[in-house]
Amino acid sequence: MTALALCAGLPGLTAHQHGERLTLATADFAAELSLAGGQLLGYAPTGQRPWLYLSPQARSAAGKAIRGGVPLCWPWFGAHPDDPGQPAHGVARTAPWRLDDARLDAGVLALQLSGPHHGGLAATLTLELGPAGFALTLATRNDGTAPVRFSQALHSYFAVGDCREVTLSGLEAAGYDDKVDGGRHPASGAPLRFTSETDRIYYPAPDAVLRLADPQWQRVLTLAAQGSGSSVVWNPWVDKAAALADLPDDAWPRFVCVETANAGDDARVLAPGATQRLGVRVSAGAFDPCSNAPRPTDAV
Ligand SMILES: O=P(O)(O)OC[C@H]1O[C@H](O)[C@H](O)[C@@H](O)[C@@H]1O
Repeated sequence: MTALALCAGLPGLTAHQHGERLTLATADFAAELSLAGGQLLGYAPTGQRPWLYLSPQARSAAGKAIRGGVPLCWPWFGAHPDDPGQPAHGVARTAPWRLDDARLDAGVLALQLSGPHHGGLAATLTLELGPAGFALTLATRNDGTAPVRFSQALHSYFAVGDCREVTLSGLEAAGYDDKVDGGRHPASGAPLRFTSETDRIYYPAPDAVLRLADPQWQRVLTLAAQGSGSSVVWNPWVDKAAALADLPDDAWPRFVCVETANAGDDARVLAPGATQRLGVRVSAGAFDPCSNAPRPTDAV
């Protein structure tokens, strides 16, 4: 059955397909998904600002990564560990994915997708989209006979009012590798603010809960990780943004990437027959103007 046919039959769901892109909406939320890359491109509860940033200059051509939403970096994050001829961030974000199943239960749309096989590893993705947020789980199964080392990231572009005003908390106690200065840094003890080009792999305690507080849009996004011991935080700032052909020069303040990952020292070795699940669950709460941080009671 085609992706559209799987979705179109669900009562309460409106589904449209344009090429590789599926738009999906209920009375409670709207989302967009690209089968090229298995990539969630957009999500917002009805009446809310977008939760994910999608570049208006994103390329949708075959073999090109789409800048925005949640590209899947798999089965390596960043440069290939041994072969500089391989594409950055792996093969999943430019591979065709297939929608295998779609269900709408109690207002939550659950989608199952299968993706590429590479080097003995197979990728599947579970997406849950509901009125109060979304969750992604990327599962990697080792179908081969030898252990395989791999790394990965859910490269989430979160839409914000202005990245210079947001605060990311939950990484205060985590040391990090900084790709901008090339150094390894101890924990700062403070929430993260964006004041210049930022490209870091943080190593928080497993399954960290991060909070992205946005005073301009009066909202806090809560990102709860699963199967992760690293978080990549990226914003290209002025010069790098100008060098990216698929991003408007002035778009860098409108997003921050906070990527639930197994990256850097948190790369994993998967035994034959074993499965690793990397997930993030994203929900929203109201902004607290007094503390520039979420109130505990704001959890959805
Ligand atoms: O331009 P891309 O290949 O999509 O990569 C975008 C960014 O992804 C990650 O966040 C990396 O840490 C950055 O070093 C990289 O610049």
